[in-house]
Amino acid sequence: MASTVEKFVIKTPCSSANIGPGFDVIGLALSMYLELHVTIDRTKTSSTHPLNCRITYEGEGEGTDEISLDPQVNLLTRVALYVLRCHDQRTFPLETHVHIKNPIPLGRGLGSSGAAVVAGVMLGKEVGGLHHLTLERLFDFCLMIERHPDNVGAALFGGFVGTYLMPLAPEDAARVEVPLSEVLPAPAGGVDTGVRPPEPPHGIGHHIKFPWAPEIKAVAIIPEFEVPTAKAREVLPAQYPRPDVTFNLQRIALLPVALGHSPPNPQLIYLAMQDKLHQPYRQTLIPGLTEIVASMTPASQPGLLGVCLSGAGPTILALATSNFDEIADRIIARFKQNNIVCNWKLLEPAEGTTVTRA
Ligand SMILES: Nc1ncnc2c1ncn2[C@@H]1O[C@H](COP(=O)(O)OP(=O)(O)OP(=O)(O)O)[C@@H](O)[C@H]1O
Ligand SMILES: N[C@@H](CCO)C(=O)O
Repeated sequence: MASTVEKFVIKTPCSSANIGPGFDVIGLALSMYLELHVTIDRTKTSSTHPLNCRITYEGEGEGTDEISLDPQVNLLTRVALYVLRCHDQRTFPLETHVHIKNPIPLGRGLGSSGAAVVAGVMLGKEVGGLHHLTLERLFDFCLMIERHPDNVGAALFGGFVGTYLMPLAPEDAARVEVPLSEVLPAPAGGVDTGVRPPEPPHGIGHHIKFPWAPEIKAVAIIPEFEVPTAKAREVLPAQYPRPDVTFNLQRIALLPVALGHSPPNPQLIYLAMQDKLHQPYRQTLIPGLTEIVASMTPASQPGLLGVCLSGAGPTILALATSNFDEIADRIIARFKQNNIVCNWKLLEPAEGTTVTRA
């Protein structure tokens, strides 16, 4: 007989996008995890909680406006609800408790929103019993919400990935252009119109896994201030000089090969991690960024392979094989010259999202 209380844990890694030249293409899943501890108590016949869902939370942003405990507002549960409503399920099952443990700092360039979107899509699948949804199909749902595929691709599939979007048929293009408020029904204030949200077209995005040399670790230097991704995208130009585009194309062709080769070649990796498409423009939001990237080289720092902005920033990602403390201390000291306080973490490539049943 099926148990009346169902328990499972969804575990999703944080991620670093771009790794220098791979703007909106490359993602790396890293070993810091968002966890959802989910309990569905089917003995309950009614719930006092909106949408039959109670949220509790511990970790980054706890108690702040950034993390709502209302399932109609919280990013994670709204994403799960989007998946459910595309499958004609209007609420969570009676009665769902989602306990969120989140060590991923918010708005720092470590893919907190990507992890929340991926975990939310997986939550929708699991509570809805939607076993036919493959990881590839879940990726489509993620891409309706987070429009660049690099963070969500890494958080869903794990490892070091290249992601790409397919050209869409005109009717599908119209479907992915719908306002996000329609995709993620706004905090209801109650009225459920019963309207199905627009379903994602099939096969919007794809990914390919690249090898990763086992010697390479990631040092994440995390400033204490936030840079919302939307703001960090607003500072980018609409058009680029051709030499800058060529510069990035030359480096992106090297990057996956250089980072997969063992033993790593520091000079090649350092070269392959240079960027002209996003980091120079984001300097205005992240004081000291250009000097840090320019000053930290394998020649001046043993063990270092390369340095880049992590995602939209402000975190700096240093790839290295040794001397992790020394590398972190040097970058923290540079930030300190601009009165910016940081902490740091040593991370490793991680597997993708998992679901474990009790
Ligand atoms: N676990 C979570 N639960 C609910 N909302 C979350 C969670 N994690 C992140 N968010 C939302 O995502 C926002 C941060 O997203 P944003 O895209 O600006 O930064 P990021 O994803 O941390 O960085 P990047 O995209 O550069 O890697 C938070 O302010 C919060 O609203
Ligand atoms: N590729 C995205 C990642 C955001 O995390 C950007 O750099 O804006």
